Amino acid sequence: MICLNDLLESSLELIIKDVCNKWRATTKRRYKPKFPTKKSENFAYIKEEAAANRLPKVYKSNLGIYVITDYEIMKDAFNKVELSSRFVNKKLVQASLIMRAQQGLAAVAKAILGENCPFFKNGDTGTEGSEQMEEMLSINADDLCSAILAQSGEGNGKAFDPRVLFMNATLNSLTEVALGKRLDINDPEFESLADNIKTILGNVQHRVLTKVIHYILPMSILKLPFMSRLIDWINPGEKRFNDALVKGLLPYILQQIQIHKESFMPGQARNFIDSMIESSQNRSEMNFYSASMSVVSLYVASSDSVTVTLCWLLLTLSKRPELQAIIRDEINTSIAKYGRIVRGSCHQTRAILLENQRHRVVTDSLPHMAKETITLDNVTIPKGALVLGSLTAVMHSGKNFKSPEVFDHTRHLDDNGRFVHNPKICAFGIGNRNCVGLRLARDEYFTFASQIVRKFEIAPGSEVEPSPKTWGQLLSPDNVQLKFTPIDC
Ligand code: HEM
Repeated sequence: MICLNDLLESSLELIIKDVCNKWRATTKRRYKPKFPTKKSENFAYIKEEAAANRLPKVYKSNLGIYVITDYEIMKDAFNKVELSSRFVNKKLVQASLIMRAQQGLAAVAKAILGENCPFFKNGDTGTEGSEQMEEMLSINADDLCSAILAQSGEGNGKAFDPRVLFMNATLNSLTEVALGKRLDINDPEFESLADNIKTILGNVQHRVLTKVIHYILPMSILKLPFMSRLIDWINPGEKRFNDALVKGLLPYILQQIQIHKESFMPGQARNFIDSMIESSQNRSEMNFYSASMSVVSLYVASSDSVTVTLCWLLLTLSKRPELQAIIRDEINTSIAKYGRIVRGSCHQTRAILLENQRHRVVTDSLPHMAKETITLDNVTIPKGALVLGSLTAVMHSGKNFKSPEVFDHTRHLDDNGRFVHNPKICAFGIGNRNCVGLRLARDEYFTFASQIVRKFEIAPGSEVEPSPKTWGQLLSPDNVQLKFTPIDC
């Protein structure tokens, strides 16, 4: 027979459980994770939430964008065809065609390439082998070190912000990969190229605003002949962006394509432009606009990302001379043994460089668009929605990394001191749309960093701690001042 006491106890237990569940459900509902659009705020917020394991694996942010914070889900999601597109829809494509027609780019392309060029007929709608790449990067790293020496008053320890020098060096690497030519940084051709890229990078956010205007306004208004000029007037940064792109960069790249066409040999692509000429023969989507814009995207995506990554690394090293000594020792041993720096033999250096990419996440994924309605971790993402992968959340998750806020390169070394790559360090993104410049970026970052540390002692140039600031899409340090003292090597 059940005694009354037992009955009371079990009912009480049920009531308490019920109240607890309701309370849990309410507090869960009340916790609404954000996804701040400013990269500096985003980094601070997501880093803290991820370290405390508070973020849901997938959530809809305050701006309506879906955010993935879990590595396994992101890997699975970004390998799906449904999530492998960028944010384009028919209306944006149409609006962009109208604006281009108003800017007269087709006439410029026709004059440069000629009407019979496949790039032109296709309408408007590879790099060299690894040894050459290594040699090219090594020459660029030497030039970069000479520029650092000159800028620091030939070894007088003058503090300065090295970002312009890093940017010039990365632009030069890309010029070799894409256009197959080497430019002196004092050459007016290089100066004009660099000025145009910097103007574009400095006004990217205005281009995004124009896209939003295109998205909101009806097509009948966008078609008005003065619309392009009106948008420039409302949003002057768009005009700066466009002038650098349409009057500066695109005609320059089209001229380079024309020069390449004259000496092009089928099946023997010498650089990126040659590969595009090759594919324009049988791929109709390879037209003068997509070809020249591909080169522009490479310039835009490559220059500031490597620059900012290098900058964060040198800032950390400036306060950790013992890490500089480890890198120097390993690089000099490699040179003594192999006659050159062999990346595979530099375990600690690679671990330090990778830890920098984890510790200071310079960017999250770019927006991916759901081409179909899709369900991730019980969250339904409707067709057409934007999905972002928070690389910050993955790389600062308390579940993935012990004490994620601490810079500790030894987490990437095994018991024998050998470098072990952890796939959860995904600074270049994951899946079908990950970074196309990964190899160049990784080699460039390693070559530039190792040569600089080998040739200079790096110290902080000011008492002021640089603060993380939003720079376009990236998280960049503000007020960088570093001192470089040359070392005899
Ligand atoms: C340390 C340097 C770099 C970092 C951290 C980085 C990171 C990234 C990330 C996170 C993405 C987005 C992936 C996604 O949306 O899922 C991306 C895309 C891209 N990156 Fe990089 N990147 C770097 C250097 C470069 C370089 C040197 C190049 C060019 C040679 C480059 C070209 C691109 C391009 C063109 C895309 C867009 C790819 C697409 O839409 O499919 N990046 N990068």
